[in-house]
Amino acid sequence: MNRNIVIQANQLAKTYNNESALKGLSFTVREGEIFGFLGPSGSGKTTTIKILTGQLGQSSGSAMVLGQPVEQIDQRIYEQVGIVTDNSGLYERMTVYSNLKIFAGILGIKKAHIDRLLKRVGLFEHKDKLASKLSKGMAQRLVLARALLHEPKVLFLDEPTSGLDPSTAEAVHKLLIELKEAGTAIFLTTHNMDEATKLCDHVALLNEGVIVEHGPPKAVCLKYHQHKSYHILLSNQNELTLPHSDETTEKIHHWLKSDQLVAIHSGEPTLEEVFIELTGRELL
Ligand SMILES: Nc1ncnc2c1ncn2[C@@H]1O[C@H](COP(=O)(O)OP(=O)(O)OP(=O)(O)O)[C@@H](O)[C@H]1O
Repeated sequence: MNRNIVIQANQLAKTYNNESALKGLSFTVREGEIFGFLGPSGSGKTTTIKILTGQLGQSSGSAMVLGQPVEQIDQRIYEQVGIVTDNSGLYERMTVYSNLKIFAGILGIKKAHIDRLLKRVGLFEHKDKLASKLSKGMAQRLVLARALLHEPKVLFLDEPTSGLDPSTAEAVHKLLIELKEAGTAIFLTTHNMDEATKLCDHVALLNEGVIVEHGPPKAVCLKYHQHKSYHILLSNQNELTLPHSDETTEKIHHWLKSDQLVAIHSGEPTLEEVFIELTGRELL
């Protein structure tokens, strides 16, 4: 079944004062998909999100969100889109609950929904805390809850787990997977390749305003798996990396028969390694 396309970019380009920040990006994102937009600092991720959310005009090319050209994004589209960026915009002197209530009022959302959402992001027991007293992870989850109040069809997340401890990041991942399964399309930027490999259905690797590779994370890694090899752990604790060859196949067969093989996995590169191979740069 082909799901509906909710974001489409076609040769999208942006120039700031004669400097080219985006050089003709084309991609599509479908409902129920987590799309990872991966690139180092300055590669153009925020610029792309700003264009797709109608905050910045492109220099050339076109893009549509929920069928509407980005130049014409209006209230009807905003009501179906959630945006989480660094700029949290929480009301520091209000409680967690009031921060959501004020938006629920604006959006015409029932208050019972706030409680449900607070439970979902693990903030219900902190609902009376002032926003200024929240930890970074809690504040991040509150911003996410606010973006989810109106149950958006498309969610833009700029580095949603940067600076979070592993268990909070894990909780955010779980929530994102639930949203995706309910049909939300998630456009996610991250530096974190492990996160992308784990979460994303599709990734686009961005370098200096150009998409240098794209596809499902596993397929991208396998494409660069030129020197096929196997990582092997034997019962005598020996760890080996062997090339794909008839000799290796024979050895594996022997270890299997003599019950010496503890673990074996193929040594395809990680997304991080693919990115370095393509660009000569790390994703920091
Ligand atoms: N308002 C602006 N005026 C001029 N140049 C800009 C402006 N905003 C961004 N740029 C430039 O455009 C390029 C892409 O920036 P952008 O913020 O989109 O990158 P990014 O991938 O989001 O980086 P980061 O991960 O650090 O947020 C950079 O070279 C940046 O200096």
